[in-house]
Amino acid sequence: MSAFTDARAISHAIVAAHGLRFGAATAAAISAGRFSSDEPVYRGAKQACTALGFIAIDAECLARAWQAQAMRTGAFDANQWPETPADFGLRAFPPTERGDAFAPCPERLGLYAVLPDAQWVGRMARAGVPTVQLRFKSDDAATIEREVHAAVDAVRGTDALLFINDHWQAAIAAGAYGVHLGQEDLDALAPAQVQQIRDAGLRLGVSTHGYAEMVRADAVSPSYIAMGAVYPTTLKRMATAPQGVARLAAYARLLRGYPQVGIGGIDAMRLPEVLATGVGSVAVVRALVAAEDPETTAAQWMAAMSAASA
Ligand SMILES: Cc1ncc(COP(=O)(O)OP(=O)(O)O)c(N)n1
Ligand SMILES: Cc1ncsc1CCOP(=O)(O)O
Ligand SMILES: [Mg+2]
Repeated sequence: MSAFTDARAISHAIVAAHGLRFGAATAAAISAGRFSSDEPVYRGAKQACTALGFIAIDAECLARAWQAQAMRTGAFDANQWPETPADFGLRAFPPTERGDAFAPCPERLGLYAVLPDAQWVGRMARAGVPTVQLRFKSDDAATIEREVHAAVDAVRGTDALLFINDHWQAAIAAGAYGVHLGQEDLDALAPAQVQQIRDAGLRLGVSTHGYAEMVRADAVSPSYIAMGAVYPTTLKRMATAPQGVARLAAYARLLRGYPQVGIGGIDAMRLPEVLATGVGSVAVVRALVAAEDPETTAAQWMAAMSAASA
């Protein structure tokens, strides 16, 4: 029972149980920052999650989940890393059954090619890639509209599901399959604008980089949740350190019920360990766009993914 009431013992027990896979920081005196409760499980878990390298908002989120888990089960078990949605304050799972759920997409989106223009979108769609994204960066509305329409035209006659990154209004206007938004993109939208995407029947994918962002994403009941960057990537400046596969696996267990996408620095060597986390989709830019033969590479990745899910 002392382990249930002694924050220091709780912290040590969590680090001992999970330090190997998450990589415990060696400095014993890492500050956990502010505590929002005096509960020993919460305090011990916050200290432990900080020592395990989680950023402050995620350590807070996890600490509350550890506390909620202990309350729900009536015991503190250091081996039981929180993975029950209700312990994180998430609403009822599966999210597809909620009144505010976005239109559903396949649970396993498979190989997901994130592409810089409509020409690439057409090329990878014709190569049989099941999920493609137009990630076209421009500030010019007319250029964006033209490219988004071209991407929608480019997947016609293929089975590819086309997500449009960022440009949700153009995506609605062009009749794309879905939209992908990052946390900042989502924060910039008024609830009525999020509802506009929902009402138009487009699927919504949301980027996340840790537990707190998953809670934020879950609040809009998106069609899928992307998690990254799994590994270092040169393609995008990331505000958070690479998550690694141990965290990705923990995220995937929490978010069972959502289609899940891993992204960031994934290459052919790393693909098996990413798939082993249970995510149903792997999103890549350079692995395809910089490949010597993108069509052959796509075919190899799709075969590897089919074999892994068989
Ligand atoms: C599948 C997928 N996951 C993550 C991202 C990144 O989106 P975001 O954080 O909005 O960053 P930008 O791509 O807009 O720079 C993505 N595009 N696709
Ligand atoms: C857009 C984006 N969002 C998170 S990582 C990333 C880039 C992924 O590119 P790559 O697969 O080349 O590392
Ligand atoms: Mg974005």
